[in-house]
Amino acid sequence: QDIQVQPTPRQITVKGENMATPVTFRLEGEREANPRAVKLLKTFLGDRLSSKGLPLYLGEKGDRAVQSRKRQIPEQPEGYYLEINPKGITLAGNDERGTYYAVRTFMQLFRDNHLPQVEIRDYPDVRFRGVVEGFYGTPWSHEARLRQLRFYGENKLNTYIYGPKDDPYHSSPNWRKPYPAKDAARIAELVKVANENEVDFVWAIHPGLDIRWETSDRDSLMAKFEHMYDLGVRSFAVFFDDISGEGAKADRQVELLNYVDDHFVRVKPDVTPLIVCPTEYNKDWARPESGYLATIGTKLNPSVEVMWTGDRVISEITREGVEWIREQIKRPSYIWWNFPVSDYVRDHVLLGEVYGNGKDIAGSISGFVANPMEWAEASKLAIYCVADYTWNMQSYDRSRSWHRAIRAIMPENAEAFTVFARHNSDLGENVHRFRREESVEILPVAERFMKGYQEGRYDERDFLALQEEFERVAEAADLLLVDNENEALIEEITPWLHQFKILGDAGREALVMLKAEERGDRELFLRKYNHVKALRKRSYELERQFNQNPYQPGVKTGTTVLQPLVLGIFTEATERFNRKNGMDLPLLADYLPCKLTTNVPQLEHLPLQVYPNRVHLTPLLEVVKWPAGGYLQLELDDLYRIPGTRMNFDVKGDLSWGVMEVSVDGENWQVVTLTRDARGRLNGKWEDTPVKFVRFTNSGKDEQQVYLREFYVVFS
Ligand SMILES: C=CCNC1=N[C@@H]2[C@@H](O)[C@H](O)[C@@H](CO)O[C@@H]2S1
Repeated sequence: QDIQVQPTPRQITVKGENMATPVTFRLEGEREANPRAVKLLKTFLGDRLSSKGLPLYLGEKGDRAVQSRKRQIPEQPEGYYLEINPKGITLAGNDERGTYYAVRTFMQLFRDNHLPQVEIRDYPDVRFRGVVEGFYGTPWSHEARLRQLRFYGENKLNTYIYGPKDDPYHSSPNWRKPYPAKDAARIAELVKVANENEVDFVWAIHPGLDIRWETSDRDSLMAKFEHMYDLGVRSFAVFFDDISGEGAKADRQVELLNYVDDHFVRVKPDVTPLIVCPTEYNKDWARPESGYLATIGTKLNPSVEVMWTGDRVISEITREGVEWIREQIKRPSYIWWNFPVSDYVRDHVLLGEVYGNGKDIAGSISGFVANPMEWAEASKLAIYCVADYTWNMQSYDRSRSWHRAIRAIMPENAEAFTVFARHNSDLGENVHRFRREESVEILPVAERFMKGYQEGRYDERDFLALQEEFERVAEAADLLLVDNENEALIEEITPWLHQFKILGDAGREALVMLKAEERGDRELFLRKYNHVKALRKRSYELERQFNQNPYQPGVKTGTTVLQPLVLGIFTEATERFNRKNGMDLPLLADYLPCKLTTNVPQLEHLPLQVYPNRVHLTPLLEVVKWPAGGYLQLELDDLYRIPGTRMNFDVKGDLSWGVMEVSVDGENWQVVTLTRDARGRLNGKWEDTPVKFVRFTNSGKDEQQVYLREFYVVFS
């Protein structure tokens, strides 16, 4: 029979027919077994526990209760052996966590009226598995974190790294200070719940923005770690990512890390290995001539774990890639996988399948933690799949895992959530050029239909299939908006659900427009034309109302297939109607194109936020290395005055290397006077003859390392 356990166990042997579930169980071994496993099991069995009944042997290798099965227990860390048969049940761990996992598996196999007769030998591929809360944006709430930790316990994830960039006590300015009492109490509670769920709560510090390489700051960091230790934290990390200047020096970082390792981590009896997030944390940024990774590899204590995001900031993890970095850092890397994090595409939610990572990488990595979205509940979809993948790579099946994740997270509305997730999985154009599949099933139908429609002959079955899909979209949105099985999740995605409903309605109405135009039914066409325009307007209003962050404000859904399909049908039908009726109904306004050209590598694919009278460069989270002579140029679609332009590079020092110029023809340039305001931002304007080009150049002779916090141009 199809026995489903999450994550997929390494080896399951069915030993016979299902057996009736005993009314009571006699628990053997509770005094020696892992107390968290005992507690979990006793809570689960409740009044089915008694001094009589089927014996249930619980314990770790070496405990008396499971002595007879000693040889069956896998010797890998966190491995376990599970046996269910009419004579008794054995839940035996190679270590305490293994026993806990045996109980978790038993709980999934348990049915009120029957138990499978099975033997399971199981252990994880990857040593450290879990999540790093390491994104930019609103940190997760305390309640969201507690729910996460329980979710990790259910899915055999053993690591949660606390490192929200926007927590001022994790990063600057207060990394040197202890948490205020209320926050400290919350951290202590997280540690307690993490322990109950056999999750290592790793507290990370991000000192690099303003650290000084003196003993005073080293002592501050040690004191902060002691403060966290007193709150119960037993796992620690130091993040040196996304910094420049003094803090980025490898030998200084290594000196500090080795000191912390020698005088804190290794002197405490119960602290797990130190984890570091290096400044050069992906291959794209690694510069052999800097010797950064070589310094890490040769000088950093071998027991320190080194994190790595892969060949690029956002990338799929390949065997070749992890073997390359292993050579550089002289140890397996601890993968920080940047998915489903969306802090660089904040108007999207990423609910698609987890795929693209090698199944042959386990031998070269020590850990694999996913960096999630600021939407904690919505991130569970990908986290569930990462749990399945990191536990047993060889048997990982991206689609099976994803469908099981949906049923685990939204059991009552799994179908509706599947429809929603199918069409909310790609990122759209983004600075990292990382894309995901979206609307996979309907894509071929949509492409074939649009081609047929434009050529004057489409297949009615395709028309009906699209109509059905848009109906499902509209239904799914409404079902999920009133769903109460996971209210925290619905609250997170409500803006996207409203957008999704509009998309479903607009799709159905555009198809009615198409038929009305074909039949020459002017009255119906005009009605539906106006309805779609109204829906489009509602969609823009939603964009302005929700999720107003300074990076990618707004609410995008179905951007890769369904939105373009609706626009395509609307445009084609309206153009035909206009031609046949000598009318000039306007098409859906699409914002004026504005072209960006640059020779600064990190800005090459920077998407623009274009509004009726402003164009914003998408701010970047990482440090931008702006070479001497590096320029960024905006070409507008017409001649405009520039009533205002603003740049914020978050640079305290000298900015005289930066020059802004405007031009009518892209050949002759005039300099724009820039003034620096109290917050260090550069402001300028151009009220003279209207211009078509604006450019900003590093006219100095050195490379500049800046943050692109804000860069916009207002034109009129
Ligand atoms: C191994 C270290 C990775 N450190 C990182 N810091 C940044 C993270 O805080 C972002 O969430 C992520 C996505 O925008 O990009 C890099 S990845």
